[in-house]
Amino acid sequence: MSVLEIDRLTAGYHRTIPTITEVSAVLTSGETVAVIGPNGAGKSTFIKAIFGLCIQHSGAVRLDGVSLTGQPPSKIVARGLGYVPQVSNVFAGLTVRENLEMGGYLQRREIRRRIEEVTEVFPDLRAALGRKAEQLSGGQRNMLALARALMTKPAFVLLDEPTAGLSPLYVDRVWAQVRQVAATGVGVLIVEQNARRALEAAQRGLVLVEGKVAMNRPSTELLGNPEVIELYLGGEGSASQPATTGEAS
Ligand SMILES: Nc1ncnc2c1ncn2[C@@H]1O[C@H](COP(=O)(O)OP(=O)(O)OP(=O)(O)O)[C@@H](O)[C@H]1O
Repeated sequence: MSVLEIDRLTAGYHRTIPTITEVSAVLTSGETVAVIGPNGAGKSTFIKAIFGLCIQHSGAVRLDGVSLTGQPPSKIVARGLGYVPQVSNVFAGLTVRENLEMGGYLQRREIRRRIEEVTEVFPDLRAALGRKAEQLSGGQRNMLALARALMTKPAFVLLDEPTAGLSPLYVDRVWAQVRQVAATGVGVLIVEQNARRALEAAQRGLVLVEGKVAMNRPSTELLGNPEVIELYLGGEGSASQPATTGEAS
């Protein structure tokens, strides 16, 4: 079993002004943690900071006790962490197979077998291996981005709004695949606008407000918490509505 530990991480885009402050979280293999909160709370920044894609002011990220802090993304991937950004997450001009090969560059000899394994979870992609990524639908492209991150057999994946901008049908399918990925033992840290949906899929929820952890509790507790319902779940009795609206960053 693997453990990803984010320990009082303070980070942002300026050397002196942090966007997230002392954010901590722990994930274990097969566990899904949802990061929710209002627009601009720092959810995407949190994920980028874990992966070393913005300025880390203080704190640490450890995978099985080994520090990832300050490591380049290639080393972080090699250690077992995958990251799926919200936009520009596939090579549009390359085929599905080529995209997957790019994701698996660490294990050349195993590439063919790994593509077989990964596309078992993504039948759409298996059927489209020879097509260019730009010919895929938005949902299929997000699936490809997730599949590519899985090529290196990561212990954990960080997903930044994988369902943003998708039609309801694809939202359902992407969620089903996130659950399937978690069922294979991968730990998932997921940022989502639709807080109810995210908490329903996760075991824990982290509520970020103004760059700080407002709550870190089991999802079932958050789903029943009147304050969370009021502020982030669209009020009592509502269906799965996004907690917030507006353009995602
Ligand atoms: N590349 C960047 N450079 C400078 N500031 C940024 C950058 N990206 C985001 N920010 C700022 O950091 C703050 C947090 O943004 P972030 O995207 O992490 O929030 P979020 O919770 O993911 O929001 P949303 O739900 O709208 O995606 C915002 O004030 C945003 O304007």
